[in-house]
Amino acid sequence: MADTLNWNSPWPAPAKINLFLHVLGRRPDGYHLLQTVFLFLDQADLLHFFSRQDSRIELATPLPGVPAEQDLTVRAARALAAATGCRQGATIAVDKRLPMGGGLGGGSSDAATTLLALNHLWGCGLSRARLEEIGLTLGADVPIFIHGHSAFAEGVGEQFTDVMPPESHYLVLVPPVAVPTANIFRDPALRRDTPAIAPAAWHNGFGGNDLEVVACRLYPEVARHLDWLRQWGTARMSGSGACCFASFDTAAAAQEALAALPEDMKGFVTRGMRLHPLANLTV
Ligand SMILES: C[C@@](CO)(OP(=O)(O)O)[C@H](O)COP(=O)(O)OP(=O)(O)OC[C@H]1O[C@@H](n2ccc(N)nc2=O)[C@H](O)[C@@H]1O
Ligand SMILES: Nc1ncnc2c1ncn2[C@@H]1O[C@H](COP(=O)(O)OP(=O)(O)O)[C@@H](O)[C@H]1O
Repeated sequence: MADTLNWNSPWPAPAKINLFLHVLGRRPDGYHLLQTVFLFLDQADLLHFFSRQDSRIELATPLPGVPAEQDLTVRAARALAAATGCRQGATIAVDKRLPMGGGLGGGSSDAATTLLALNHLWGCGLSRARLEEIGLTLGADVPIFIHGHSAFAEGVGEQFTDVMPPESHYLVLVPPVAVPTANIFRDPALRRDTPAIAPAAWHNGFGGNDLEVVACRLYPEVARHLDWLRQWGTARMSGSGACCFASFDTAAAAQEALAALPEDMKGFVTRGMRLHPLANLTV
């Protein structure tokens, strides 16, 4: 289906979760060296691209608190135009369904889908590898969404070894806080010395999330949501939070847990996906 996408199509930008996330060290530029496994979810923002007669990039759906020029879709479109010299324009509309500052990578995924879509629609012809390089200038989380397959990631999250996690059902809780990623990474109490493992040594259920301790202290709602989830098994925070998840063997079991959610908590049931919905798009 990916190759039938055109100017009239909705372009999906799925969420991700980090099945584990270890912080190994810090680079001189302040970015952290990580090991993590990314799994996509079947929850997604939907992006629309409209062609224009001029070469302007316009955003039809500005997000609360985010100036259009700062929106990751606009930044991605401009970065692609600058890298290719393409003079075509686009109006971008985002049907925002993923929580912002939730650790589900929504903004990064929007940026990746914009790069994939406009590269295709404008006929730029850049390779996925080149799009990943451009994506990395926008955010450490952008390249995985262009890579398109679940992967064990290293470096700052941009060096990939493909892995095959089970496509379990998940209950994802969305605490009522937006966590700025930089707040977690800059905390002096963050442990940055977890030993590396070989990608081949990873197995489902391995490790934990080194960012969780800091996020739980700064945002007690994250701790409260994790505590509630633990009654169903192992509960983890995704990325730098605030969202937390637990896995279930069946959709029915995940729905049963969702039905028991206290009134002051929000969540959704979703399925893990090893393949990004645009993984088969010809670039
Ligand atoms: C933590 C992760 C795990 O997947 O996910 P999220 O919680 O954002 O979804 C990512 O590494 C986040 O990637 P992303 O959200 O693209 O981060 P960026 O915009 O590049 O960086 C935001 C800030 O986080 C810090 N940062 C980010 C990534 C990294 N490997 N080391 C860092 O120290 C830097 O201070 C940077 O200024
Ligand atoms: N298209 C976008 N969608 C979401 N957030 C965006 C977007 N463009 C810019 N941002 C900014 O990026 C921040 C974090 O984005 P997001 O990727 O959703 O975080 P996280 O990966 O932690 O969920 C938001 O709080 C917002 O300020």
